[in-house]
Amino acid sequence: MRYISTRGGMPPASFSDILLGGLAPDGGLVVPESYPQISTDMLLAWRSLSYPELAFEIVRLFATDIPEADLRGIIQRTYTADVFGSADITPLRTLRAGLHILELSNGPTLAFKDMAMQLLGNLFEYVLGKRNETVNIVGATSGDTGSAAEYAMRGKRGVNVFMLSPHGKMSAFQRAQMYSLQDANIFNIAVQGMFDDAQDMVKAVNNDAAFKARYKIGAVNSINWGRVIAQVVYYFKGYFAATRSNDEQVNFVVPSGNFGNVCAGHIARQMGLPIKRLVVATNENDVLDEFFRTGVYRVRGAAQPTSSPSMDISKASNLERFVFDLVGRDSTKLAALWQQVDQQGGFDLSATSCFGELATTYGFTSGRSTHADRLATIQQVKQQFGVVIDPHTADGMKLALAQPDSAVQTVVLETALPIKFEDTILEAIGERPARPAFADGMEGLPQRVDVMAVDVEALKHYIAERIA
Ligand SMILES: Cc1ncc(COP(=O)(O)O)c(C=O)c1O
Ligand SMILES: N[C@@H](CCOP(=O)(O)O)C(=O)O
Repeated sequence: MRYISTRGGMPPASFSDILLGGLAPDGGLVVPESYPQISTDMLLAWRSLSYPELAFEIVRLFATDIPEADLRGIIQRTYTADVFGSADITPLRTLRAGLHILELSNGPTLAFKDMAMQLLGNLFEYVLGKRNETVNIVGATSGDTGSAAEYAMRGKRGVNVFMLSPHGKMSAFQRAQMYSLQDANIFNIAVQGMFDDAQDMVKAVNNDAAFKARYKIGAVNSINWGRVIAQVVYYFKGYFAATRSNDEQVNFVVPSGNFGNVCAGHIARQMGLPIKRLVVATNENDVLDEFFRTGVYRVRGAAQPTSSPSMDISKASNLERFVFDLVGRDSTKLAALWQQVDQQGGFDLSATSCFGELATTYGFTSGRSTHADRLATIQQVKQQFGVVIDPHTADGMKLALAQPDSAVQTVVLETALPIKFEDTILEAIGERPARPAFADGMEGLPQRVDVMAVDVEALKHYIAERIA
């Protein structure tokens, strides 16, 4: 399997070559030349596999230059009951007939990001070791990617992590998870802006080819293709858990911000997984909902702070990967659209055939939630099913509860545990969510973080100084 850029300006490269990097050299995102196709026989055989076995079968289709025995070992080491709390790794919780939650947040940092980041940490270590190289990861987080990356990379030889987060916008738990880490290879930078500003700074560093090469800059955001394929796996696992036969279809409802999670669902569907609908759930920052309803992609000036803060994103990075497929994998068309994003703040596909294909060919629908919806959904799910869900999962659940199609199993992806957003849970149901023992007193620990303006040169200077 070889990899190209959505914008057409990268010679085909191997998986190991693109694994450590972020953006393609032309500013596009890395995608495979084609998606592997899963036959009915393969789907049948995969139904009974354990999570690590299934992950191996899927990842090996993409990581074709890693010897299979090595890849199997890496994956077996990654997806263990010790790290993810049960041998199931992603248990399916049934709320009522036809409605389920896929638990993705039982890893070390209590959010779905661990599902991919734990694998990425082990893959990085393997590839760096083979090549005798080092990497300096520069990432942006709205709250969960950062801690998942730092927990996956802390103490790893040859890896430094520079993680940008929006100053004062994350929950107290999220801040404590990241900023209380004292490892010498972890650098937390609180940017005086929103997540989009931080992501733009990361992309600007990636677009400076000389700086990137000199300081061996790598990525862990979902601009990194390795992140996305690791997320494809749980769509297959969730499908098998929610159905009895491969003749059935499933709807996945996915709380969305940067479009990484649901992009993995799109890829699973393109590979042949029988997904009927992919439901994109946003909060008040509803750029993606607007796109799927109207065909207009309109980046807002600044994302609005909400009570599902990890989805406070106005420029959905991975949408570029999906739109590449939508325009027939035509990199000239794609590059022109993203030039419009840069120059005019968006594009309009409403009058093109692509608009109809969003729902028909690609199965997408969407919806949005407000703070009041979020509180009401958390209350309703607690009252009806005795389950406390986090505010992001609630944004998805609101749409799932309104789904008319009861013949098709609906699976809501749980993206974080409620303890990460204690204040909102308290506001919704008047009680504090369960807190794991390891997190007792975490918010009181000393924190290590540097505050920075939205200034790319200051970031480059900061990185260069720390590496030297
Ligand atoms: C808890 C939580 N829910 C949902 C999302 C949105 O996922 P994505 O950015 O992959 O669309 C994120 C961040 O990415 C998150 O941290
Ligand atoms: N919600 C994310 C934002 C970054 O998304 P990513 O999937 O591109 O890493 C976060 O919690 O940081």
